[in-house]
Amino acid sequence: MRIDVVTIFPGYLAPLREALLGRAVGTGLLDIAVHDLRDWTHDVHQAVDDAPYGGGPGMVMRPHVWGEALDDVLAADPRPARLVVPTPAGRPFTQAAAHAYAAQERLVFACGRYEGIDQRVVDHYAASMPVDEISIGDYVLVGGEVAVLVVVEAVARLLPGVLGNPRSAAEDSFSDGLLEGPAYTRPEVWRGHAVPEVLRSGNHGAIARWRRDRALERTAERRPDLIAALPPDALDEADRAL
Ligand SMILES: COC(=O)COc1cccc(COC(=O)c2cn[nH]c2)c1
Repeated sequence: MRIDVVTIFPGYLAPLREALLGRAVGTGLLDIAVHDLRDWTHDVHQAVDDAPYGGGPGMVMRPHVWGEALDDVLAADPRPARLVVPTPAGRPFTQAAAHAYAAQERLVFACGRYEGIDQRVVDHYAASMPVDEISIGDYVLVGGEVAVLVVVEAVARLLPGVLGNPRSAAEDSFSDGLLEGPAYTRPEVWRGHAVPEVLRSGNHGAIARWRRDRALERTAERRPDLIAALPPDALDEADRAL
């Protein structure tokens, strides 16, 4: 998979070169190219923003700089791409979306700043390619860069060969629609807190049941919306008895 990121703060994307993702890049599983939007400005001030039509606070990112940048970035590789624009006004980014993105050949991320990118940029490219305005949560960041780090990590860990143990991606939270329950490791007792007995019983049926019960309890407590969203056949008799 190839990932391109266009930003006025390329340094913000340095973490993509670290650890797990750094290895994925090194082993060729992932190509990541970060581009400085200001490279496509022509004025001495390298201006990328201007005052909003209609007035109001803040500045809006100018369409012509983005257009020149995205034209060049898209032309640099023939693979079909999705344009992804993190924004507080976007559709929620979910684990399902992460799986969908992991199947893509190429993702191009546009990092907005200020009050955002002139809407005509999104409208222009949406006429010729898939464009997703996505939100990573109901809060406002200063720019899209941190959201790109979140999305790229969520996607890259799903790519075959990126994670040491492929089972963990298959069994992580949301894979069965529920939150993951509690996890424990040695020692058996830590500061007077003992590991639940069943986990040391060796009874794999009882352990699976216990883990499912904890996941259901936690999901019902913290995310009743996920319980409501479960398909009707998702809960078996034992689940309902909980
Ligand atoms: C068309 O899209 C745009 O113009 C995007 O512009 C902006 C402006 C300010 C901040 C951001 C970054 O995204 C978030 O804050 C965000 C994403 N998820 N939750 C919060 C993006």
